[in-house]
Amino acid sequence: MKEAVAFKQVDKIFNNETIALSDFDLTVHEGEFVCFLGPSGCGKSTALRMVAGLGEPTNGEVEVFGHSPKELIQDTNDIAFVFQDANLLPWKTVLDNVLLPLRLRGGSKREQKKEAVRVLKMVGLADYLKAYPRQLSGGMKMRVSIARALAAKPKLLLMDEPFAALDEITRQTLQQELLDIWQKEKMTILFVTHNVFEAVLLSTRIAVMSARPGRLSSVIDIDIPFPRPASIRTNPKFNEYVDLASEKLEGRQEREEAK
Ligand SMILES: Nc1ncnc2c1ncn2[C@@H]1O[C@H](COP(=O)(O)OP(=O)(O)OP(=O)(O)O)[C@@H](O)[C@H]1O
Repeated sequence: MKEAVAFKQVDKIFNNETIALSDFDLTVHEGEFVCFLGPSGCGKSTALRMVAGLGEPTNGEVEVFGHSPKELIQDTNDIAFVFQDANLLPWKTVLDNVLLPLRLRGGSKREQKKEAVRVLKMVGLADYLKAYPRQLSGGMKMRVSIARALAAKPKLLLMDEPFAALDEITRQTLQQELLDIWQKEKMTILFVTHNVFEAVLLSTRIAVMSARPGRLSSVIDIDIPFPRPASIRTNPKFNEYVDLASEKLEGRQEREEAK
């Protein structure tokens, strides 16, 4: 399998001397769905942002498809980012919000519209093309944000706690939709969460991170076949992985506190 993302002994120390990442080493392969799981402040967002070219490592290197992230962001549409806040332009319709990155890229307007409608259908918003963000629920806004990211046909989708602000039912629906999309579009996904259940449900591998300074405490392969319906939460194997991931999270924290 080809490498999609490589963190090579990355340290990230901010100007105020906060160590956000320390000796962070991880390779993600094409087609994987990897969750960064860890307590608040452990450096998950910092790691993800560097993959998007938002911030450079202090030491070490981050490579995406063998290139520097900044290069890829400038020259290609290979990387797309979805944040916790949907970040939609309130004065533009759903369709125009999704069209925005396509317009910036140029090409035929007809093709752009076709693509925007395709991804909006994929996230279940075919009937809301002309709606404005204020007319949408939180879950629908997040769907628009995901559609906007997908419209550029990225090879790598970066998601920073995209479902954290949603209610449990909406979160579960969007988790299933995301898994469907990932299987259809066959891209690589890096997903930040501090929710153990979410990480086990979505991941092919979980990168468990420890409290500051952000280190990779363990990597867990989730050997549960796809599709993984919501009902999988009652499966004993699913719960074994939840226990294992929780143990890795807590074990590390306890050792850290004992120091
Ligand atoms: N621009 C910055 N300048 C200084 N310190 C920063 C900056 N960005 C993040 N930090 C610090 O780096 C550490 C890691 O932050 P980061 O946002 O990556 O954590 P996180 O694991 O994503 O947290 P959360 O789950 O709460 O979002 C934190 O201590 C944070 O305060």
